[in-house]
Amino acid sequence: MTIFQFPQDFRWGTATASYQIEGAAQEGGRGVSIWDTFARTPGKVFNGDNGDVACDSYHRYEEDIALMKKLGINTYRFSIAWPRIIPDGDGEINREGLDFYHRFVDALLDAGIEPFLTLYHWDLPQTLEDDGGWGNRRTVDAFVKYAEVIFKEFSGKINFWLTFNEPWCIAFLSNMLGIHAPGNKDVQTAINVAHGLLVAHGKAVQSFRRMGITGQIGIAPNVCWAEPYSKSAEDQAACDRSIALNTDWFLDPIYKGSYPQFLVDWFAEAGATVPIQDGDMEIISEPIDLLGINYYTMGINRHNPEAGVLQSEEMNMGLIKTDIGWPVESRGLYEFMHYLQKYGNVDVYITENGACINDDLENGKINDDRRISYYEQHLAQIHRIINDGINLKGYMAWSLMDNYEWAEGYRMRFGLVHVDFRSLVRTPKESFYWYQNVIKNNWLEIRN
Ligand SMILES: N=NNCCOCCOc1ccc(-c2cn(C[C@@H]3NC[C@@H](O)[C@H]3O)nn2)cc1
Repeated sequence: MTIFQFPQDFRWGTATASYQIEGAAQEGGRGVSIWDTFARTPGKVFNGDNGDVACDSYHRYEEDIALMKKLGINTYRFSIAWPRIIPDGDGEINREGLDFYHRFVDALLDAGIEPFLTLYHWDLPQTLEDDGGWGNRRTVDAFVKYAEVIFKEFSGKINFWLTFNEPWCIAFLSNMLGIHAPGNKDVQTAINVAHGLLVAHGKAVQSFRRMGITGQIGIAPNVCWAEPYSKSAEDQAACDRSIALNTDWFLDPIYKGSYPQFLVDWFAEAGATVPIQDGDMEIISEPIDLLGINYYTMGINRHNPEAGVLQSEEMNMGLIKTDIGWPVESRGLYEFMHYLQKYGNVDVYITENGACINDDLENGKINDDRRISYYEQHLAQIHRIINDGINLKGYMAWSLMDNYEWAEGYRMRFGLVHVDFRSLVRTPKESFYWYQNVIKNNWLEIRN
């Protein structure tokens, strides 16, 4: 048996997002989001699943918080649904929406749980998408208005703020690959979206500073760590492009005030350019306080001219996979965190990490050993990372409970808590009790 002790002030949490858990999609004055639209578009989401009900956390949040208390977490990452706050995107403020989140945040604080807020977790008001989405500066300005409303309302209650969740997914998964909402398949559109959200991020951070809001603010990129299939320079370059599009494309503008030139040149070859306006890069590079990092898996990639605009093909190496098909390889998290040091030893929180394991109830229990094994491997890497002197300050498991996994609908389950989507009954899985023990001890026991 090996024991890994974590720092006394290490934050232990779980993460969710508004569209994935809330339901009540037509209640409380909420407006339509791009995910309401996308989910109703035939062929886009497995089984045509949508977030109309989801986990019904809009009505059941007190039960959810009771589960968080039982789990023993001290931090809970969630997102606010913009369409509940300003239903048409940039018009009237919906007081009912603000009141809901005040009730929720107050209940978290009463439970001794630190709120860790994501302002934008993919549920853009449809009216703004109809007018060009993130590529239109109207949406940028609308986001700043929305952010300033939330800053003003929750300053003093919330001390950890993220502007955007997984900008690569918002821009490229959703507008180049078309796999997520709104489903565009155009490289230039994706680059316009990426730039728009970066300008919106920078303007929101400037507002945060100007308004004197409490706490720390940052952004949460997702990681796509990749290592070369062969020792060829071509395969390494293919990995560099994959890694950089998820990370450097967003963090270079924020930390360096410029895009990674090798990728700008790569896209120029494909006929796509970044629509930079005067002053944009100064806005985007407004200093931030922290980074959220979302890690699930890594790839072994090779150069393949037929493999999309990046010409980077992920190879099937026969590794153990989770039920969503992602290889289980925790080593990539360690390698990535050292790669991230090029931006300095910035404060980092793992804001998402978890496994899709679709085990179901057996005699009233869910024996999700594979999820426990995944968490053991990744928390052991977290311990290595901290021991190397990297400022990794906390860890939020994705997810508290099974929820709407976007284009996969409800068939893919990431939760520590099982949700029966017919009855909405929550049942803690064996991994819930395993994580509860890690948090209680503040150490990890690895079975040798
Ligand atoms: N990266 N390169 N991919 C190359 C092409 O891949 C094709 C498929 O792409 C992807 C990539 C990434 C994801 C994904 C999902 N989650 C889980 C959510 N995270 C935020 C939270 O809401 C969770 O539900 N994180 N990432 C899905 C599909």
